[in-house]
Amino acid sequence: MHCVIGEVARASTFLARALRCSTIKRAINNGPDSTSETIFALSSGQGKCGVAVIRISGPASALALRSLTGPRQSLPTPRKAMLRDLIHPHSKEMLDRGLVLWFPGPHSFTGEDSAEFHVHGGPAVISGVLEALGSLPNLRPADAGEFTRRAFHAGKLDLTEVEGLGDLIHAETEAQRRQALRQMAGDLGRLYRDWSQRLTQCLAHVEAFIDFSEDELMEHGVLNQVEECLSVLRGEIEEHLRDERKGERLRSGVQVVIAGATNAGKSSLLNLLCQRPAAIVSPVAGTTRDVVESCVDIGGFPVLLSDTAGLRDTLDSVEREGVRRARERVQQADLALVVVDSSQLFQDALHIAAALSTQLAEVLPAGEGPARCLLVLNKSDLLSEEQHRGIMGALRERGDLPRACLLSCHTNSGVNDFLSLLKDAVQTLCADPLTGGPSLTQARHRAHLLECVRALAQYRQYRDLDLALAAEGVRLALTALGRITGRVGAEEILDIVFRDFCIGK
Ligand SMILES: Nc1nc2c(ncn2[C@@H]2O[C@H](COP(=O)(O)OP(=O)(O)OP(=O)(O)O)[C@@H](O)[C@H]2O)c(=O)[nH]1
Ligand SMILES: [K+]
Ligand SMILES: [Mg+2]
Repeated sequence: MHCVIGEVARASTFLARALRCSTIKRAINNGPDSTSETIFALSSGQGKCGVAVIRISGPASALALRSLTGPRQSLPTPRKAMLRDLIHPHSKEMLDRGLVLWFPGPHSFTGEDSAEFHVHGGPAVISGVLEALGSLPNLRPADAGEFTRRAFHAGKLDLTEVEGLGDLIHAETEAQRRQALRQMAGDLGRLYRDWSQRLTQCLAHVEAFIDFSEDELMEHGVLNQVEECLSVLRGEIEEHLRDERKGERLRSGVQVVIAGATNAGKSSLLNLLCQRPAAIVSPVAGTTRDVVESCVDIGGFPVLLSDTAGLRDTLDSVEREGVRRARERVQQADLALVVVDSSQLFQDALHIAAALSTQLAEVLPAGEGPARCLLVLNKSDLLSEEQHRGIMGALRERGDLPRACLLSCHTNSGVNDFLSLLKDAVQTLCADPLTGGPSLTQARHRAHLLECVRALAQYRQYRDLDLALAAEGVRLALTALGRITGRVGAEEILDIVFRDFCIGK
């Protein structure tokens, strides 16, 4: 009995000490206490490769490095690659000969002591080194995104930079890479921090005014300055929000739908653009029913293409559902490619223009102008010379028709012109990552910015009635901005931000 009480007492002192320790650590790191553990992971891709990179971070990194390279070896010069034999710490068997790097904290990606092994990328080598690391005390495999999480807690990156890093890893096109790189380099974070600093200054002035104006220590002009500053700031935030979601679109891909009458050659166009037989092509009208999707890179911009069922009235219930889905897609899309079988058109320009307008009206939702679509006149290989001339005339004369091009999915004639037209259209729908201010890239940022604008409205609403309540509006606006960069309420947002991170990053 005595013994049990003794244990309980010991356990509780231990617990208290541990708690105290972790509270202190937490205060230092400004984040959860995960730093006592040392983590490791394969940071390069899975599967056979020339070189694989295995990363370690945490206080036991130096020990791990020594354990695998032999205790008699000194630690490598910081940040310099050194060739070493890698030996299993228990079996003493040689695992590989590779490069090791030592990054003592705080000058490392995570801010902690870290190390890297660059080994031959065979599965047995990789699993041998991982197993050897796992056999060491205080080392455990890293969770997805855990290295970056530690870098965030060490203040190496703000949340927008973390998101930029995540986007860079997922970037599939050139423009996406540029946008992600800019965000990772801190452009967006700097913009939001600048706004935060200006808001903080305004708040300080308002609070000083509340505290000291009765003692005649503050001039009334201070509030006018605050008013001016907040109104400029609000203008900048609203301008940033008024981006037609171009940055978000570049990040997640432009939605382009291929639509039109049956047998116009929609599926043929999809296959041509994605360079593979993604959809079934046949002379049978009503071949496509489901929406067929494919991701393509159009001149450096990401495009999610969807081929849809040909639009016609039909008694077939399955095809009718296909037509309903096609119309739904057209409504949701950023851009519609309206495909027309040009060989079915008349010969004279007037009739052609009228027929094209009818087909457009058939595809686009009522009231929708031609701005959001491109007209694709397919099967040019089947045209007579008169038809060809008539079509060109109709396109020249009718300025109200959307941008159009004549092509053949069979001979590929006209395809290059179509691609440059498509690239222009996609480019105008996306942010330009090379010029102008950094783009808004995430719905999460948009939500917090809207919150910020709403809170600033509270200032305007109450400034003449109750200055304390008005100041609360500025404080809320600051909180909303702080949530974007992770300065405020990071833990609840972190799990969402790190959801898409891979292990080893
Ligand atoms: N001559 C010629 N035939 C084409 C061209 N493009 C497509 N076709 C043919 O037109 C027919 C219909 O092509 P699809 O690509 O299946 O047409 P679709 O619009 O997807 O048809 P649905 O899915 O049934 O609405 C097929 O026999 C194609 O080979 C073209 O440029 N020239
Ligand atoms: K067809
Ligand atoms: Mg089809």
